[in-house]
Amino acid sequence: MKIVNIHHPIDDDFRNDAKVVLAMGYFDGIHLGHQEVINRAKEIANQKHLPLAVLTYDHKPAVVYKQLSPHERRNIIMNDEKMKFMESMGVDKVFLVNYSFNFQNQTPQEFVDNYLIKFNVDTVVAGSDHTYGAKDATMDLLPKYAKNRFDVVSVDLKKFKYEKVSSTRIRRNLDDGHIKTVNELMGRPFHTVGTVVHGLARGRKLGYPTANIEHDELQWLPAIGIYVVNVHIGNDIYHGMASIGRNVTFGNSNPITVEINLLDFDNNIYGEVVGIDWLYRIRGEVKFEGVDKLIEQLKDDEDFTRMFFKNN
Ligand SMILES: Cc1cc2nc3c(=O)[nH]c(=O)nc-3n(C[C@H](O)[C@H](O)[C@H](O)COP(=O)(O)O)c2cc1C
Ligand SMILES: Nc1ncnc2c1ncn2[C@@H]1O[C@H](COP(=O)(O)OP(=O)(O)O)[C@@H](O)[C@H]1O
Repeated sequence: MKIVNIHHPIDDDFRNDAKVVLAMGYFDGIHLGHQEVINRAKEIANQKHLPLAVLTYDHKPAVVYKQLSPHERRNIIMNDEKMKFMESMGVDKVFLVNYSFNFQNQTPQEFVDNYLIKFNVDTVVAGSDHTYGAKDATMDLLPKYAKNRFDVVSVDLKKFKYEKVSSTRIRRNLDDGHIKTVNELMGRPFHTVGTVVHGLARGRKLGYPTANIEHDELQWLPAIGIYVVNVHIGNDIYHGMASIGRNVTFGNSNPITVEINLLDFDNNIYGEVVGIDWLYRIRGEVKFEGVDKLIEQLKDDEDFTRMFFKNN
């Protein structure tokens, strides 16, 4: 899969050689709704024997039109993972546009003429609520700007349990700790990537060493609590139990950390970049009266985690 980075204004002589079927969207999460759009584009590309391309953006469009809090700026999926997933879906080329004020400020006709035409689109596919630049630039109006130069396919919004599948709904469920619903909306386990760093070396003494995972500050994480996880290290997958929390048993003002005890594992993994599949939320974080009570609870969490993997 080829990634073409584009900064507005796009070069006058930019021209994609081959005709393409193009799916467009920011696709935060590549959830079931996004997958439907990309898969529809893939089907059309296969029928027409054309490559599949995606137009997406380097950050949230909202960055341009309002001040976002650090919390709001975070993503369900980071760009590297988004690219990997798109490649696995059969995308041949990604046009990755820097979403800036001047890009957004184009008229819809300018967007079509400057971008879609230069991408050499045969067909453009997007969700029916997609807008390109201006808010009133809706999919209904795209054929008008296309002027018969390409086909437009608007994909109906995917629903799950009577409500639209959306990135907003996934963020809300992450914040509420409803990881099962998140995973249903994603069509796969919620996944994050981070580096194993040093903690306070307390885990070992508890009998439960924990790999402390440092995440990109722009990665949206599940709510504080204790989770069953799979951890990808290189090509191997390990079962584990994770804590997202402030280690409240050891003080009230600790920063939020992500710590994972891997079952049946004994190796030094500092510096490894690991992938985490968040599978199930066991409970919230508890402030215990003493270390012994915490250790008892960790034993229960371990039993639960082993049972989970036995049954799933
Ligand atoms: C499965 C699991 C559950 C945990 N539950 C709690 C908890 O309920 N309350 C708490 O204060 N700390 C909890 N912890 C965090 C431990 O306090 C933490 O792992 C320990 O302090 C080690 O910290 P360190 O990695 O900085 O050495 C949990 C950790 C794990 C792995
Ligand atoms: N079963 C295990 N689960 C997680 N980490 C383990 C395990 N066995 C060994 N380790 C290693 O021990 C480290 C965690 O030990 P810990 O005492 O919690 O120290 P710290 O909190 O300072 O990282 C991990 O980063 C990893 O390198």
